[in-house]
Amino acid sequence: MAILEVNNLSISFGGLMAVNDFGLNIEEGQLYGLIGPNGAGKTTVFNLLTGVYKPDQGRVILDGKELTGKNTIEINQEGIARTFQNIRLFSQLSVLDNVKVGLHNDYTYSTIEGILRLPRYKKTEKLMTERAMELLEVFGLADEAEYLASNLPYGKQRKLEMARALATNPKLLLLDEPAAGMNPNETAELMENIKFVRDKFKMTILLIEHDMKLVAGICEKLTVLNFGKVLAEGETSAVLHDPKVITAYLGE
Ligand SMILES: Nc1ncnc2c1ncn2[C@@H]1O[C@H](COP(=O)(O)OP(=O)(O)OP(=O)(O)O)[C@@H](O)[C@H]1O
Repeated sequence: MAILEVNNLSISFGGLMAVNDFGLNIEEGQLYGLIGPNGAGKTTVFNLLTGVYKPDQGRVILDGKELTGKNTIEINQEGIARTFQNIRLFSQLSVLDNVKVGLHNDYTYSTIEGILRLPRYKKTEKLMTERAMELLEVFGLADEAEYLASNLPYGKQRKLEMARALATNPKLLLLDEPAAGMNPNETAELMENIKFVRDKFKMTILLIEHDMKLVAGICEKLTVLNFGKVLAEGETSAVLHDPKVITAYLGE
């Protein structure tokens, strides 16, 4: 069964059909790429999947549950987490606290328990710190746990954003251009991290990426968007050799 099922999704801004009759099926545990020329509508698809925009038409179903019309917080609680094209961390919080913020879907205590530092607060905070440190370990960030997020180098900020998204315990992780601004070494390491996350957490991952080496290296299936519409979809190598796709990119 597909963990994510998207049907007939459309939205227009003024006269522009930014996403037009978009469909997508992703199987559990798949590493799936959404690619296409600049302005094709990729980030808009992410904004529709996460409730930033409400679609003019179409449906989004996650793990059999209808998400259409829900807001961003509800959708995160239902199991979709994302990272952004422009990194959005809590820059004045520590690396550790950035991940702990993400853990609040699963770990709770009341305001009173927090203010009075009651036992449940202390126990929950301890569990959250342990869980956050495990996630930081995965991304090689444990030694920088106490740093301010804004003091991390760019490549590590991107990894921290992924760790925070994972902390919300999603069923589906959306990564918007995870390799943007990275050098080839950082990109190679990121590819390993993404594969590791998929394998260790049995995570389903949908990523937008312009770096074709990354796409060809880790994505099992692709959907290509062009002018808001699906131009091609299927196994990665077949899609990348599709003359329609090559033409769309050359025409950029
Ligand atoms: N809020 C908005 N209001 C008006 N137009 C928008 C809005 N959001 C996106 N668009 C337009 O929709 C189209 C698709 O944009 P989108 O950012 O989804 O493309 P993209 O494929 O992610 O591009 P890139 O690869 O350059 O990030 C563009 O023409 C963009 O200008």
